[in-house]
Amino acid sequence: MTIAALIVAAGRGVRAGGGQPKQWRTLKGLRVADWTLDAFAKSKVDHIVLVLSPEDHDVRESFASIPGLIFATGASDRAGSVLNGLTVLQEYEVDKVLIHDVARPCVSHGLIQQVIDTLDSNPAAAPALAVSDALWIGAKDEVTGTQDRSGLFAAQTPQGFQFDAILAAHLAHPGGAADDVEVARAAGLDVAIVPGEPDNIKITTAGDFARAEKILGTEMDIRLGNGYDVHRFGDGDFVTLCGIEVPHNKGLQGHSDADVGMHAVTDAIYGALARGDIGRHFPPSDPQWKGAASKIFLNHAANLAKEMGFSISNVDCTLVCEHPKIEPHAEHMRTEMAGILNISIERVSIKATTSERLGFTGRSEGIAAVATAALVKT
Ligand SMILES: Nc1ccn([C@@H]2O[C@H](COP(=O)(O)OP(=O)(O)OP(=O)(O)O)[C@@H](O)[C@H]2O)c(=O)n1
Ligand SMILES: C[C@](O)(CO)[C@H](O)COP(=O)(O)O
Repeated sequence: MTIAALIVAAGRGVRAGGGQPKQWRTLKGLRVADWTLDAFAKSKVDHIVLVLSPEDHDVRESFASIPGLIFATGASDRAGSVLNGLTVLQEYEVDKVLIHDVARPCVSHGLIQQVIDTLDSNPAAAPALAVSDALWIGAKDEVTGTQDRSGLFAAQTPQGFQFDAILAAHLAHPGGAADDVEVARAAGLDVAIVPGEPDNIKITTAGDFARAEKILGTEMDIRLGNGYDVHRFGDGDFVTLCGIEVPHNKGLQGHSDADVGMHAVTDAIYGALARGDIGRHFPPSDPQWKGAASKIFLNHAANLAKEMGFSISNVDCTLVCEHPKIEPHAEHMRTEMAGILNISIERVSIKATTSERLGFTGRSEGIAAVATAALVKT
């Protein structure tokens, strides 16, 4: 199943004003077009085609960061721009295509996916909001009539279609359609309505920029991850837990320093980032990590979070053992972990429990640790 997104961006944005087409104006530091493309680049689409006006060809190179982005040349109206994009996509063996206005930068991943999923059992699917306000007919600043709102919907994009069907529909259409649903219906295709989203606004007039900034500004991207680790006891006279050497009548065995708490927190961060686990980044088969200080691993996970644009909001780790007692060392552990993670100690929790003498921890055969990490996109 090959899915493509077709983003029409060849309009001139006359109603929005501002001296340049609205898709090249900035919203919270990024161009409108960048927000829109980013939403699709992070979704499950295989190809993205961006339809540009011949006047805007010089902006192509500013999209170098989106690998494989395909370009098409726009036409004098929206339908013509869509047809040009579909024509370029013909050589990519596309099954489903989502056609979207570049001027809708607040589109959510959830909505994109819902349109894709609805296409599994429908030839066409598009989002819309049922009209909730009363409708009037007016002329010269005066109400001249009223319109029953029942059964009326305000159309949004992305509008999704089986590729061959919408291409044929556009080729057969005489022109002048407001959107691709109109083209599809003219060709006899049934169109399923997907619940639209109030935040999926189209920037049309000058005031819409402030609305879009507000919507994009309130979007929070929070990731949670969990980690779990176990190390068995062996000979020794201390254990390393959350970066602190705690005197004990046994040691912990492991390829590295066997810091079970730090490993669980490290894995929780990798988990929140969906970037595997410690074993993937530091394979136990690699001799260079023999006896390594686990702060190397935690530091790597924290740096990866930063590179991916996340800050660590908090971590919480529970050590499970009968002995040694953790409480007397917990503050020292929190300070050490906070230092490695470069966050405030208030965001680091280290606690402990016994397992009521049950199981391997209860028999003092080893120590287990569980951890949670919360990351926030900055
Ligand atoms: N010849 C055209 C006209 C419109 N569009 C695209 O169709 C979408 C919806 O159109 P609209 O909001 O009307 O954009 P503009 O045509 O740019 O705005 P205006 O009518 O105010 O000039 C926009 O993403 C726009 O870039 C296009 O690709 N080619
Ligand atoms: C396709 C569309 O976004 C559906 O709401 C809309 O019709 C396109 O914009 P326009 O303002 O009608 O040109």
